[in-house]
Amino acid sequence: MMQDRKTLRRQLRQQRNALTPRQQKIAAAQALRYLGRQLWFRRARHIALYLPNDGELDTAPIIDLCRSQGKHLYLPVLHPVRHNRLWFTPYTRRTPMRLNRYRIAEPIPQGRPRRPAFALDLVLMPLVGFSASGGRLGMGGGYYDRTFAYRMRSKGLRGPKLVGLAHDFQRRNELPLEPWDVPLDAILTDRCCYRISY
Ligand SMILES: Nc1nc2c(c(=O)[nH]1)N(C=O)[C@@H](CNc1ccc(C(=O)N[C@@H](CCC(=O)O)C(=O)O)cc1)CN2
Ligand SMILES: Nc1ncnc2c1ncn2[C@@H]1O[C@H](COP(=O)(O)OP(=O)(O)OP(=O)(O)O)[C@@H](O)[C@H]1O
Repeated sequence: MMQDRKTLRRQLRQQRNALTPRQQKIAAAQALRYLGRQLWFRRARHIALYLPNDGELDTAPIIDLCRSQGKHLYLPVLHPVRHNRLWFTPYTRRTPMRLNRYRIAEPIPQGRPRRPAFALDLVLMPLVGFSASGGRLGMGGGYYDRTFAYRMRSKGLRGPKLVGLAHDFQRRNELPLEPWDVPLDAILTDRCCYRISY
């Protein structure tokens, strides 16, 4: 089972890393079109997203759109104390940044207001693989799973809508899922928006 996840991760990561800058640009522009149509996006005021790494779907056009609409953006920051958890820190044009241990840029959190995960409206999550039924396979750090683990205890708990953001080819009919994998509410790709009905 774990070997399955490892092999699948390697395959999907290779595939997305092979995309050309032009293909990435087209995919990001397509995903933006679908995103702009979603009511949950239009309503969201506090939105967490990510800065692309390892061939992930580029969020730059989404960042531009959100800023032009006055939405508040947040980025994940590796929690300095609580093992393998994320903080969400405001992200503006002026936010000082540094590289984290994975060499992904993140805000320097010192003295800045953080927003607890449950007080966000929408979280656009990076992923390595997904299923149309809301399954998510990540990079393997368990960061998002731990941060949103409260969702497993009670589906009714208030909290942000969790939406995976990915290239459509990252979809698999079957994913080797584990009990701690937090299910997504929707997945948005360059081809469509998969909405999950539980
Ligand atoms: N863009 C982006 N930001 C993100 C995530 C993500 O998946 N994408 N994360 C989502 O959780 C968190 C960081 N998690 C990550 C986990 C592993 C690797 C990674 O590249 N692992 C290497 C091994 C690196 C090492 O340990 O030295 C690898 O697997 O090749 C990157 C990010 C927070 N920020
Ligand atoms: N809620 C949790 N509590 C404790 N440990 C967890 C939890 N969720 C995940 N883990 C641990 O984290 C490790 C990585 O999990 P997994 O492979 O599902 O990460 P991932 O979803 O691919 O990564 P990410 O969420 O960072 O993108 C696993 O070994 C698992 O035991």
